[in-house]
Amino acid sequence: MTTPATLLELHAALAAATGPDEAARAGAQERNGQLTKPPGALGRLEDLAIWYAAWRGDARPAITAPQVLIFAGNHGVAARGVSAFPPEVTVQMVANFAHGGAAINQLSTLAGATMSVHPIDLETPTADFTQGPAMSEAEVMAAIAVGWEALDPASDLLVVGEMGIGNTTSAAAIAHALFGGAAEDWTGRGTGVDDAGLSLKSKVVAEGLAANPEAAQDPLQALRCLGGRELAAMAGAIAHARVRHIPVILDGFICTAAAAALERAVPGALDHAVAGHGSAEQAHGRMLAQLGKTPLLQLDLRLGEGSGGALAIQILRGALACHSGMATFAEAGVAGG
Ligand SMILES: Cc1cc2ncn([C@H]3O[C@H](COP(=O)(O)O)[C@@H](O)[C@H]3O)c2cc1C
Ligand SMILES: O=C(O)c1cccnc1
Repeated sequence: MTTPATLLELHAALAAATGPDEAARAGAQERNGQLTKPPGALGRLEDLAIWYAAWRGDARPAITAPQVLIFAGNHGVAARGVSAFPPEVTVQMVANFAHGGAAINQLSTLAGATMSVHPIDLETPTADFTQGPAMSEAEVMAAIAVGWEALDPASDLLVVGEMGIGNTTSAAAIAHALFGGAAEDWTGRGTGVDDAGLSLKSKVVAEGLAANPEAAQDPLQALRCLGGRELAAMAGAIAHARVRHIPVILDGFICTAAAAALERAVPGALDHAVAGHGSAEQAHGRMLAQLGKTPLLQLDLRLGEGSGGALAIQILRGALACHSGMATFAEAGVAGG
């Protein structure tokens, strides 16, 4: 599958992507029913293992090659004063990722995941979306291609994360375009803006929608008009993973907003993805509810970088360790199965 060159091609790739392997799902369900535990006693871990088995086409799978991809971008809208931090923090944090000093470095290492960082045209921020589209079609496709091509087809689990000062404003605007309601419903404090900052942010989100009417009509246009390069790259990696049956653990508010554009464009596009955690960013819960996803962890994280997604790799590993490693009642000679 070649990298999509237009948003129409991306849409077509998602529409043509095949679903999970139903024979593997049935095999995993049957195995789950024979394991030495009361039925259902491992709760959501059982559902997780069966979901993963179906997507991998293997009734008794293991995670051996998890991949964490971090994308960074700069945002024209940051000049409106919507973040508690200045835009130069984006490039500084990219250097921190490279030196192993960020939270996501520690969590990726702990999860045994390969991690790579992809800064995208940091010297060229997107256009301020309150004045018109943040990106041209060529720009958004270039960013989507970075994400699409960063996916290792040999990986068996994907977590995507981001760095981009101002990007909770971009994510809020995308969520507002995708799900309607009021700008305030989707706007939160990000890095920690005060009350005046929060009301300015809501106003900027509303202006973004007013300046980009096509965003409310077409979910992939919402990604182009209101997104940032790192959000587009996350969407590209998640879409490619969908085509290749590589399961995804979503991170927080920003990651979920980028992913949500895919699901709204092609229902089922996120069937290969679970929500890693529920962010403290106020609208994340509302967005996950719209997507029908219940987070695995609820730790009040509000960092991004893929941190909550990487942490949740351990939960999925736990689910698969039990599913694939446990003895059946017959094997163990335990009565009652
Ligand atoms: C030092 C630092 C490290 C971060 N790591 C992730 N973010 C997070 O904060 C930013 C979004 O918040 P806002 O929209 O308010 O700018 C993103 O870069 C996100 O990844 C960070 C922010 C800072 C300051
Ligand atoms: O949930 C997130 O992704 C998030 C929330 C606040 C700031 N940065 C990221």
